[in-house]
Amino acid sequence: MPRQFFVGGNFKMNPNSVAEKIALTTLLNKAELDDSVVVAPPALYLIPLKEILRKEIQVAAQNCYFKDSGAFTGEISPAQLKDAGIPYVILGHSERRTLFHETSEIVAQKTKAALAGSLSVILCIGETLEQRETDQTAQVCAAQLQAVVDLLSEADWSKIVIAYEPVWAIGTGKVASAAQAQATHADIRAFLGTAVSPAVAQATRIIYGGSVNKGNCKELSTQPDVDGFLVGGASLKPEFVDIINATRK
Ligand SMILES: O=C(CO)COP(=O)(O)O
Repeated sequence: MPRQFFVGGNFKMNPNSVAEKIALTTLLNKAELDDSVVVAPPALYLIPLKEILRKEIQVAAQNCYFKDSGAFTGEISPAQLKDAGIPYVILGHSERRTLFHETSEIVAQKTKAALAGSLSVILCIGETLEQRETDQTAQVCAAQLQAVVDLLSEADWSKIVIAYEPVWAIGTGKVASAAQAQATHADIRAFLGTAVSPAVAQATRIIYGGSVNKGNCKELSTQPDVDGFLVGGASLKPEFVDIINATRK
């Protein structure tokens, strides 16, 4: 079965005002969209955004904890997201890994807890510039995934979308070339084939993130192992609609 193209908008700690949020929502509600679309606003805006977005567009939290309740100041649990009707969560984003010291083991625990709480997970992985320059990309991605593989069953993978986001391409304007993205996505798929199963490797969507914009999305989308995008900066602009429709002829 062909994998359905998937586009996520990671708003990060934006927008800064209700007016901007309404402008973005209006744009998405009016747009003609071809693909699965998920937007991830800051936690504060998840419920109001979900209420005003049309139902074809789903919302995602940008993080969650791995416990369902308790004394964890500042955290949100998978059970709370589920209760609030939030279907997706982004986990393992490089900003969480570097700025908030999340190890691959923590990301794996969060992934397991989110799936146990019936959420779908957009699982981010990716290498730094130094790791790419020393030819460690495939190895780094495999190690980040292995921590998750160790905690999950084969069936769990049906609720995971993998976002390959090279750290050097995030917010830098330096997008991976179509060939670089394709080669790494193919390596990630091969890893899943060996570490989980050929069926999971075939079915799992692997999306690309890092400086995706209106100008580069079409070429990236033609690569056989690029199944969509996770978009940061450009998801806050009208061009997000062009990126969502990248596969349109
Ligand atoms: O981090 C990203 C999406 O999660 C990518 O961000 P940019 O699209 O701003 O590079």
